[in-house]
Amino acid sequence: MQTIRRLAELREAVARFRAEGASVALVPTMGALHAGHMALIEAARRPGQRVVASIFVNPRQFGANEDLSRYPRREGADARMLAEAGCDLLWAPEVEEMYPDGFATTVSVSGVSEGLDGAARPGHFDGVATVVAKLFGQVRPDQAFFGEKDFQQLAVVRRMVVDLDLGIEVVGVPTQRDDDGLALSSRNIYLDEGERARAVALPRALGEAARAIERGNDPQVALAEARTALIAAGFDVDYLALADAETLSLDPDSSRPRRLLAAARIGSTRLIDNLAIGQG
Ligand SMILES: Nc1ncnc2c1ncn2[C@@H]1O[C@H](COP(=O)(O)OP(=O)(O)OP(=O)(O)O)[C@@H](O)[C@H]1O
Ligand SMILES: CC(C)(CO)[C@@H](O)C(=O)[O-]
Ligand code: BAL
Repeated sequence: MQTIRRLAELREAVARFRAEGASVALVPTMGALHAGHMALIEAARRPGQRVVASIFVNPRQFGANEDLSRYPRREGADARMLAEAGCDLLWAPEVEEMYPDGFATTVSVSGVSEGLDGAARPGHFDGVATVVAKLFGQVRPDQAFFGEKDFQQLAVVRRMVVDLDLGIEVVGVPTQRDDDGLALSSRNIYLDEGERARAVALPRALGEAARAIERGNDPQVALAEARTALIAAGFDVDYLALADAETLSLDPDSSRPRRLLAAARIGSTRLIDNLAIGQG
């Protein structure tokens, strides 16, 4: 598996894939890879398709007080994992290659970006949409793979692709979890032993609330109980909400697919998770 850092070389490599008659899949990441990312690579591997993974810790999606400087970076181990998983090419540009002097464009998706993580992390989804639009322009994939763990991000990318007529098939991959149910995340390495043990309260609280809502219980009561369980486990809750699974409207129609979403902090670590309600 080749690692490429220059856009001109990326374009040549993708052109070679196309010349072979292959279709191209893109798996965007910020590195510090784990089994969740590998599930994306696995989903992207299809006969006649070449898989490009990107690793880029995108400064534009981090707020001023967020963890950009301490975000884990371990490209050597990542490259080995990608090669073993059958990835064909790693696109790992430096910040200057992605955002050269004079860069002046922001892609902003309204509506679906605005609540939940969009409200908790102002500007975050502008940064995500901008870099994903660039990655799409650089690689020009047929398909792009994103995890459901970042459910709002997936919805934002889907909206952008439709609105800008990008003609890329966006594929959502189910959240991969540890044995106790905690969603795999690069940020889990920030958790100390005690925090890691208490973090399981997040998927448990979501699971209990989801089941209660599916049984027909009042969602507001189910959400309040989940919040109480999270606080008892030592979490500070950023949000805990029931939303429309496509628009992320917080006033969802129960005849449409719905999603339960949460973000909560334990110690200095912010975790997110979400679950489908019924057919959502
Ligand atoms: N547990 C998981 N299951 C499925 N997909 C995942 C999982 N974790 C991350 N992904 C997906 O991998 C892609 C790259 O995510 P990223 O590199 O930010 O990893 P991450 O573990 O989500 O890190 P972070 O701690 O920053 O949230 C995204 O599409 C994300 O949704
Ligand atoms: C999609 C993404 C790679 C854009 O930087 C990032 O938000 C992520 O890793 O989920
Ligand atoms: N996994 C989404 C990237 C971020 O939190 O910035």
